[in-house]
Amino acid sequence: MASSAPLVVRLLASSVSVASRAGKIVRDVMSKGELGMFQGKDDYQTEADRSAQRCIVASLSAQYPKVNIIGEEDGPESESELPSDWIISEADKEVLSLECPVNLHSVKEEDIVVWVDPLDGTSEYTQGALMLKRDPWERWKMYLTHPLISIKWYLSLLQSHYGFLEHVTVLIGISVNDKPVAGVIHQPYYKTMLGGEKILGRTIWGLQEVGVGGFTPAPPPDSLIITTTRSHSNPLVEKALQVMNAGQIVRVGGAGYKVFQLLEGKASIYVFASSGCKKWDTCAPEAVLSAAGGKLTDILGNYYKYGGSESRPNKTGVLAAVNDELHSYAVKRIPQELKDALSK
Ligand SMILES: Nc1ncnc2c1ncn2[C@@H]1O[C@H](COP(=O)(O)O)[C@@H](O)[C@H]1OP(=O)(O)O
Ligand SMILES: [Mg+2]
Repeated sequence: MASSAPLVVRLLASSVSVASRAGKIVRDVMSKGELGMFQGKDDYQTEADRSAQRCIVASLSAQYPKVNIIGEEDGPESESELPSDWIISEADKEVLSLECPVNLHSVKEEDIVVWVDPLDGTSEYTQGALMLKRDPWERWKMYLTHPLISIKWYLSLLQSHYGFLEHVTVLIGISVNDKPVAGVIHQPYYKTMLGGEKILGRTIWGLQEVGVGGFTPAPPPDSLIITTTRSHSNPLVEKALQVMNAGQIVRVGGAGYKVFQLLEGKASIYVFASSGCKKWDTCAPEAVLSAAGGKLTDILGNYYKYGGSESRPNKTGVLAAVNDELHSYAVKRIPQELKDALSK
């Protein structure tokens, strides 16, 4: 890729292109019908997680060999050769033409850590798959053999399972000197119509001091709406939600998708008072959200550090908001005993 753009801008442009290819891999694995699930160190992983990560890591390290790339997947190294169309050397033209912030002009590859979550929202991906796997006759048989289930209820169940796939994202976060400065969130199952044709997938990027692209953020909702986990709740998570005094709580999967909720005006605060998220879950979301004027920290209001030697778990939870004012509102509402319980 011949471009004279500064390194961070080139790396962001490459990440936009590779995230979209990884998203296609995620969809292709689902269409084949065999997810190849196995238990990883912390959670379930699938063939889609592994393949998408191989595509991202191989593509970026071929072009930026000294950048430290840390991915979520910890499965056995695959012996099989990478398909040649998984190695992406293209770079997004719009991003390449961005003005690089002055403080990032002289960043070198050695200063950068890239955090990759090839498939954020694994629970939602596997639950979405469960429904898609049934052939239409199987689905109707399920309805017919359950006469107590109304058609309306069954259709809404079907809809909600399909809907889970929208929660899945591919995350590539770029950090410099511990701080997320740029990031990409790709949503493989987002649907748009273009000239009567269905287009799958959208990609949003953020760059410090420049802003976000690939999408136009919407203003926050008038009332206080909180977004939180739908698959990893516990009493501490629920306690933190209670104290927010919100008009509505929206439970969705994935850290990337929750940041979409914030940027689309569907929620204004993201609260997760638990330790399950890792650096690869929050690096890209933090970069994109802060480029849009928001803020992502732990539950105590402290920023996480994203250096290569930092521990992977975000032990003290996640608290994010569309602006500083709502962020400090949320930090103030978290009771000290909850902060203490998470800091232990
Ligand atoms: N207890 C947990 N165990 C494993 N992963 C978790 C846990 N809690 C959160 N995560 C990761 O953080 C993301 C956001 O959390 P949630 O969806 O619960 O809000 C999840 O999609 C999951 O990432 P992943 O799906 O990539 O494994
Ligand atoms: Mg994740």
